[in-house]
Parts: sequence; C-alpha cells; structure tokens
Amino acid sequence: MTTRYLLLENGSVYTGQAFGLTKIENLLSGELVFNTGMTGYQESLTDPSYFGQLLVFTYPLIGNYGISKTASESFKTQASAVIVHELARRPSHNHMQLSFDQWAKQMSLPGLTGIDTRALTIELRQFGTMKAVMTDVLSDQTLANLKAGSLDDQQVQQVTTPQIYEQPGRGLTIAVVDFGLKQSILHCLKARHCRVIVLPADSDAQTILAYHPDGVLLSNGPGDPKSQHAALDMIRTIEQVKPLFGICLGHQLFALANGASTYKMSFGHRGFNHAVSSSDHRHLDFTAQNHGYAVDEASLADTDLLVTYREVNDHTVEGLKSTKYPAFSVQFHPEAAPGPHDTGYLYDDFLKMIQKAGT
Ligand SMILES: NC(=O)CC[C@H](N)C(=O)O
Repeated sequence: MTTRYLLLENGSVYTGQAFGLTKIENLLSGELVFNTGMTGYQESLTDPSYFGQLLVFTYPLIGNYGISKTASESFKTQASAVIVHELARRPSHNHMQLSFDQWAKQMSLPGLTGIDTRALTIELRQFGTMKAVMTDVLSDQTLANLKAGSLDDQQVQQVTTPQIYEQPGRGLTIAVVDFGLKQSILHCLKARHCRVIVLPADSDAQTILAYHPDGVLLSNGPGDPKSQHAALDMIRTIEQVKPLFGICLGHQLFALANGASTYKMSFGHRGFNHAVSSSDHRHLDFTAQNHGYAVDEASLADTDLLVTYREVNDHTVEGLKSTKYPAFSVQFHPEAAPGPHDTGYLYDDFLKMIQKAGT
C-alpha cells in the first residue's frame, strides 16, 4: 500500500495509506472539515456544498455498505479528498454494487486511511477548520507552499448548472436557483408534484420571473456566502413578488440580502444529529447539517427577519422568516439526505405558504 500524508496548516502530519486515486500528482490542498455522520458517505462526498474540501469522517469504520445507484447528490464526487480511520473489508451489499473504495477509485477521489481520525478531529475542534494538503510526497517545502496558497472563493461558479433545465410536474411551478443544488431537493419537490425550473446561480430576477414561478427556492452551495454579491439584488427583488424558501447557503444569502451579516464558524456543523428547536417551541427536530458559516444573530436587530430555529447546543441561528414578505429559510437540510427526516414538513410549509400568498 502506498504511504500518503495529510499535512495541516499548523504543521501536524498524519501518515496513513492511500486508497481511491492511486497517485496524487500535484499538491492537493483545501479546507479540512469533519463530518460526524455514521452513514451517508456517498451523499456527503457528492454534495456540491463540500466542493473543494477535504472531508474527514469521524465514524471509525467507513464503507460498511456499498454504493447505491440513487444516493448521489450530484454526478461526481465534489469533496477533493476523503479521510477515514478504517475501510470496511467486507461491505454488506450485493455483489453488483461497487464497494466504497472501488467507487473512490472510479471517481478518482484521493483517499487516506489508517490514521487516528479522533486525534485529527480534536485538533480541528481546538484550532478550528484549517487548510491542509494531502500528498504522496512530503518535502520541506510542502508546509510553506500550503501556507502561501489561497483557497478558491469562486466555488459556486464551478458547481452551478450552466443551463436552465426543467423537471416536469403537474403541480406548482418552483424556480430553484442552483448555488450547488443537491439532487434530493429536486426529489422532495417531485414527491410533491411540483414542476421545477432550475436556473444558474447568476440568474437575475427578470430571468427567473420570466418562468412565472409560483415560488422560488434558493439552494444550498459551497463557500462563503459573502462571495455571492450578485445574488443579493436578485433576492431583494424576488422576495417582494414571490414566496421564497432558502436552504443552507440559500438561507445565508436570504439573510445577507435583508441586511443581516454572516460569520465563519470555528469548525462548523457537519453531521446528522444536530438538534434544533423552533422559537415557537412547537418543534424539537433532529437535522442534517453541513455548514461552516452562520448568520450573526446580533445583526438581525435592524432587519425584518425573525429567528425561527436555533441549534440546541450552541444556540446559533438555524432558521429565519421575514415579517414583511412570505419568505423563510433554514440553515439545516430538510431534504435530509442523508439524515433524519424530521424537518421534511418544511417543503409542505413552503407550498402552503405559496397557496396562502395566492400567487
Ligand atoms: N450546505 C451549504 O449550503 C453550506 C453553506 C455554506 N457554504 C457554509 O459552509 O456555511
């Protein structure tokens, strides 16, 4: 087995074995983040919100089950690399399915196994999310190169749809602005018979409104919400005329467009056991989450936004609604793929809000 290294911005080195992509040609650097889910590795690695990140799974044994034909959130792996403590040697799936490590190879996804992912996660919790490099050749220069390199801040442009497309349906027409759309958001709308028009992230309000949508959904997506200036004008126009629902990056953009601000969290929320409580005390839900930024609650004071959900452990803002328009957003993932399905009702709430608004 080939030796492979993970070098962190703070100088720590983890040495393990390569899997997936056999040889890393160039330095592969990115933001190193951890996910606490016990399952859902296929969905997470193909979720465009992870674009460019190096993803560590804290659950110690990954690959227990094989790859499903229907579970991917996009057509390729979006994380740049995957780090696991141990790969399952005998996955429980039928022989027609690919095992996790066969799939990683097929996807050319560089993997590192055989390291102490618990120690690595403790470091990430202590120092916060860090830049890191995965490499097969460690030299004296690697750390200097890592420190000198800057991270891409145009991730959305690389994952959004280049063309407008339609998912037919006989129900309400929903325009989905794709900032890095997970397929399961489309599945949730399909299950509710919606006709969906998916548009690129840089679409202006006029383009979106030309499709006469009954409502507009702002999708999840990678990177810093503050890098998406153009979307803010679009949101300010849309919310005045159409019911709006924002998910994750879409929630952060909804907040920014309405005068709130966002900040980078120390190590984020990535996992499927994040409890959120609703401000009206009607819900205590378990949610799937994957975010490194959050809305600053203090910044909401002079806005028309109210907090609807908070994370139970750190009290960060997890949901907002407008007092002026039929518009709301959540930081977590109600489509929950993978994850608990507690908050699937939010898609129904969105459709009910549209019907009530009578557009
Ligand atoms: N899943 C998402 O949409 C992530 C939003 C944003 N990129 C963050 O990390 O906070």
